[in-house]
Amino acid sequence: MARLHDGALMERAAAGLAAAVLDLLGGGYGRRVLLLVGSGDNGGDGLLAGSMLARRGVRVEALLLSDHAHAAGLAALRAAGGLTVREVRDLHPRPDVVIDAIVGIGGRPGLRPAAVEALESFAGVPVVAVDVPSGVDVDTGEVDGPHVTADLTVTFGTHKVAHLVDPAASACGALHAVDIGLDLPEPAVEALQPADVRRLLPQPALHAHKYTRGVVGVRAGSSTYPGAALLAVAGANTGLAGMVRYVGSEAVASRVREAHPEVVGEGRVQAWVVGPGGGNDAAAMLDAARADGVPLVVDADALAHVDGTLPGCVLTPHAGELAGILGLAREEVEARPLAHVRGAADRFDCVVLLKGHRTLVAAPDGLVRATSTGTPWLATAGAGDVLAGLVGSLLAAGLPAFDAASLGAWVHGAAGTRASRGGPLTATTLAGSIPLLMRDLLARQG
Ligand SMILES: NC(=O)C1=CN([C@@H]2O[C@H](COP(=O)(O)OP(=O)(O)OC[C@H]3O[C@@H](n4cnc5c(N)ncnc54)[C@H](OP(=O)(O)O)[C@@H]3O)[C@@H](O)[C@H]2O)[C@@H](O)CC1
Ligand SMILES: Nc1ncnc2c1ncn2[C@@H]1O[C@H](COP(=O)(O)OP(=O)(O)O)[C@@H](O)[C@H]1O
Ligand SMILES: [K+]
Repeated sequence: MARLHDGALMERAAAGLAAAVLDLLGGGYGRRVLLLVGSGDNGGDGLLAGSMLARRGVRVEALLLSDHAHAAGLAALRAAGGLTVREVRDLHPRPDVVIDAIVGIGGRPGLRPAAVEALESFAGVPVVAVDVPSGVDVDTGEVDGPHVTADLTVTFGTHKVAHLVDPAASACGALHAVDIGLDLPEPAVEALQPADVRRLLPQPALHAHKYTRGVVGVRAGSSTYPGAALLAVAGANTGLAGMVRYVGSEAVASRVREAHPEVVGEGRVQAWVVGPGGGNDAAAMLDAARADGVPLVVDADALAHVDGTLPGCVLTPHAGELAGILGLAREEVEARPLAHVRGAADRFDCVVLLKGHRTLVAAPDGLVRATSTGTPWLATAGAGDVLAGLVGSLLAAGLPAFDAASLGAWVHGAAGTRASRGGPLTATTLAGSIPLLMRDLLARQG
């Protein structure tokens, strides 16, 4: 920010915000916009955008929630014909859009009573949040007390942690980022984009053979849960590694071979997937896989048997499983997923992939990737088994654990969205759509 005059940045931010609001309204003239304005620069963005909207024929009213408001923004709005009031009762009752310019990155979590009252008065009106939904904790994605739930969040310069990490991310609605020309430092949390995925995706070299592409082994399933073996193998057997081995009871192994004739038995592997549907055998599966000294994906029933550290490996718990490992309640993990996934990566000295609506992948050094793909239709039995197999195949193909886990989560989510097309999904169709998704992605390579 030091390189550019403050006013220039705010001008760009406000112009981007005003354009997004005009888009949402489908025009300017005759529309009504209500600004909820706090005391800082976030309020300034709102006021300045309000002045731009007013000049396009929008009727703009600003509710000033603090004794002091951004002076230049206030002057601009008034000069453009916008109205300012201090009480909800003085406002027009039916705006087309509410703009939340209460607080941005400088705010403390929670909302003051006047803001809560104003938001309640206009419940049901679409809300556009300026930079972040006010009230969430911007740097952790945590929520403590009342906060805005937006339909659209227009953010400036870069995404913030609260845009990527739940529970705050779920309060953002659709996200629109406006480039205001900031020179940015390395991020603490990143989200892979399609170009990153294309770059990371392992592709066969010209003279590849199956062993140079990597062999992934799966130790999963039991007489109680044979299906988990089939689904973990389906996730591993999408063509990303050169070969898949399955090791388990003959009863399960014969069903795996029937469903996946390419799959072979015991032998050397470059990575193991351990645990899905393992039941009482999970501890022995984990011991056997560990003895090989190759990277592991530790999932489901095997997670309860993890002790010590597992450098180079990936743990794939959902919130309940992570809570179990850390001795917490599931709600505690769900309220602070970023803190807990980082804590677990540090404690086990390995990559931890915390599954959920916004899957998070943490490395022991604290770097985190948040997954922006996926659909709630993925909340279906066996989807996690497919993910474990997929991440295992990426490990076997030679990717470092952090890349394998975050790439796997991205591809898994995108394949889920592709296969779902807005409707229900089973884990079997999900696995089948993974190669198709990758083909689409590589075809766009240009
Ligand atoms: N950085 C950039 O590159 C750019 C930043 N820009 C914009 O600036 C924004 C940051 O502005 P900022 O720093 O002035 O802080 P901001 O979020 O407006 O709030 C701080 C004030 O709010 C108050 N307050 C605190 N907690 C509260 C609560 N819970 N509920 C109610 N009030 C609360 C507290 O004052 P108090 O009322 O306590 O006196 C405090 O001083 C940023 O998000 C973006 O929109 C763009 O214009 C251009 C480029
Ligand atoms: N609401 C949701 N939105 C997006 N993805 C979800 C949601 N719920 C679950 N998922 C994804 O679906 C998968 C479910 O895995 P898991 O909980 O292990 O189920 P299972 O053990 O039945 O396979 C995970 O990859 C998770 O990220
Ligand atoms: K805001």
